[in-house]
Amino acid sequence: SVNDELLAKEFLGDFNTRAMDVYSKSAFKAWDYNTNITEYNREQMVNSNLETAVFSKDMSGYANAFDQTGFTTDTKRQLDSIRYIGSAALPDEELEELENILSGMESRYSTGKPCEAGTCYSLEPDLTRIMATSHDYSELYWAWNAWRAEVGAPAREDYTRYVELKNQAAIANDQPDAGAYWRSYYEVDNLQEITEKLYDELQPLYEQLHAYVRRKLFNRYGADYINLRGPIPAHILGNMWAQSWSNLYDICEPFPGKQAVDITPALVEQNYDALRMFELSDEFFESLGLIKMPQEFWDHSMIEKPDDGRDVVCHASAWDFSNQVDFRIKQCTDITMDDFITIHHEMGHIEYYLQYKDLPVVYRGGANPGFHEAVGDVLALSVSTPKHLKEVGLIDEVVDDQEADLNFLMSIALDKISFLPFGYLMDQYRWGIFNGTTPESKFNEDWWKLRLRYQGIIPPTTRTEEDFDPAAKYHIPADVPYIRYFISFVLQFQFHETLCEAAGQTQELYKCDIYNSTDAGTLLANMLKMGSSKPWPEALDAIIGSTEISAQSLINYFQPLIDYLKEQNEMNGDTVGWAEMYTPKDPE
Ligand SMILES: O=C(CCC(O)(O)[C@H](Cc1ccccc1)NC(=O)c1ccccc1)N[C@@H](Cc1c[nH]c2ccccc12)C(=O)O
Ligand SMILES: [Zn+2]
Repeated sequence: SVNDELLAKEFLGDFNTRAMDVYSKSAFKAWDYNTNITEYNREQMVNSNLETAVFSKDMSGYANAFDQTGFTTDTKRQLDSIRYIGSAALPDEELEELENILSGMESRYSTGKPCEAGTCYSLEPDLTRIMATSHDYSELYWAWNAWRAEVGAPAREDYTRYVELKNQAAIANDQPDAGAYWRSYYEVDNLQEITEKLYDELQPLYEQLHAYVRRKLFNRYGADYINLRGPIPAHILGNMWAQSWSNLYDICEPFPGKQAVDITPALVEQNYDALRMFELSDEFFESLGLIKMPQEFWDHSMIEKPDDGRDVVCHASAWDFSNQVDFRIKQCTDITMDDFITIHHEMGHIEYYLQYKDLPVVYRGGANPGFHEAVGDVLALSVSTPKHLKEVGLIDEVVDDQEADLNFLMSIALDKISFLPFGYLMDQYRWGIFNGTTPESKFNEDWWKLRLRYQGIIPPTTRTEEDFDPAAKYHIPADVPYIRYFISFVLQFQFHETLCEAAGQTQELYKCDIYNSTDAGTLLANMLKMGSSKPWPEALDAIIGSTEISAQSLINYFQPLIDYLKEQNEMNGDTVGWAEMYTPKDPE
């Protein structure tokens, strides 16, 4: 083996040039498929991925040939990132089988359209709107079941083979199973302990919110459907996966009519379209002195669902074409507050791409995947404040008192606190499948065990192993890890706290809006520019001055609401938790 660092650096330079070309070609093929799902585009993408895998295998071989003794940390880090190549480590036949399973599962999910009485319903926007706006128990029941029958159960066979191939690939990358391979992105040997500790700290907040919301749902749906000491039926929480409850704000509002926080009506009234929502988001990024979206972004992004009958992957995503020029968002934008927030989330990914685009390709990633998910959400915390929404004309007046503050905190908690158990359990579930704890015979049973244990929800109707409900959530058939979002929801409040200080904002954290603060923007940008060139505690230290991820900032942010929820739950004599099992009545 070669112990020559000059030769290694020459190899890394050559790799970087060739990798940009190879990754770029396959990114464009994937883009063509995602924005026009046809058999031809699927095959083109699969073949391009197979070619990329040949390149990755070759490069991994070269990188492995170096004896790294005496090499600098940076050279070692770059070589190591080339050595581990994911599914490309599979033999050709298995890799092709896996690529076909992946594109097949993605197609099934993205083209799924359950029909009823001659009308067919897409997930976005049709079923999403029903889940968000309907108060009719049986209509929600239909939508919830129809989606799972259409894209859940049929995915089960593919998923079983997917798990085998993913584990085979992990072993070829010196990892015991695919869950271990996913966790290795975080470069710590105790990720499960870190996330479990964070969850234990945050669980008390969730169970207070759960008890409060259960009471409100009891008032709406009655004792036939809600047990005040039990779990909540999964289909009445305003979201297809019960993962964020912001659409329940109308029944959760602490002081009705005191302070408007839902801007969906204003967006529609003021004739906002997707482009204008994107421009408003970009303007916030620019106000911090961050890099604005390049012209290619505006020329080639897909920000609306096409109306020419094409099938597309509607689930939002942000794309880096590895050529330092092309960066795009693909989103089927609906004119809602939810989608305005998602625009900031996606644009946060693009900002990260822009900040690290001149690093070596191997360093063009988040400090860890949670960092990438947090960027846009941090800015959205400022954008969501009544102060900022008034500044951009989306609400008429700011009411500045304790009651209005609690209304606002409730609206944010219904997104952020409700999400925590879901963000935590999604990969608990898949880690359990990959390491064999959950056998195929219990795929659905173990999913609902976790959904009960962490979210305190139950299916509205009996489920069996004929079903495969996890596949009704994009990230499962799309092979996208999820613990990144749980980590992001913790990190984003630490980032928010620090950026608010940098912006000279001294009042309560939940009132902070960093708009126009280039001091905050510079602090953020300096961390983003690091990409994944250093272990993530160093990037964390660069922005917040500590290497420790901590739930304390999130708890600080929500403290007034936590006190309110405890007081309300006590006043209502509600027990916190969901110990009492029961079966909700079937809808008529
Ligand atoms: O899935 C997303 C947004 C999509 C994404 O931006 O995270 C996207 C997912 C994806 C990954 C890989 C292939 C295809 C889609 N991730 C990216 O575009 C991305 C960009 C850069 C680096 C890594 C991922 N959000 C999650 C988590 C979430 C819950 N509530 C939210 C509110 C705002 C933003 C996100 C969420 C969800 O919808 O369940
Ligand atoms: Zn994301």
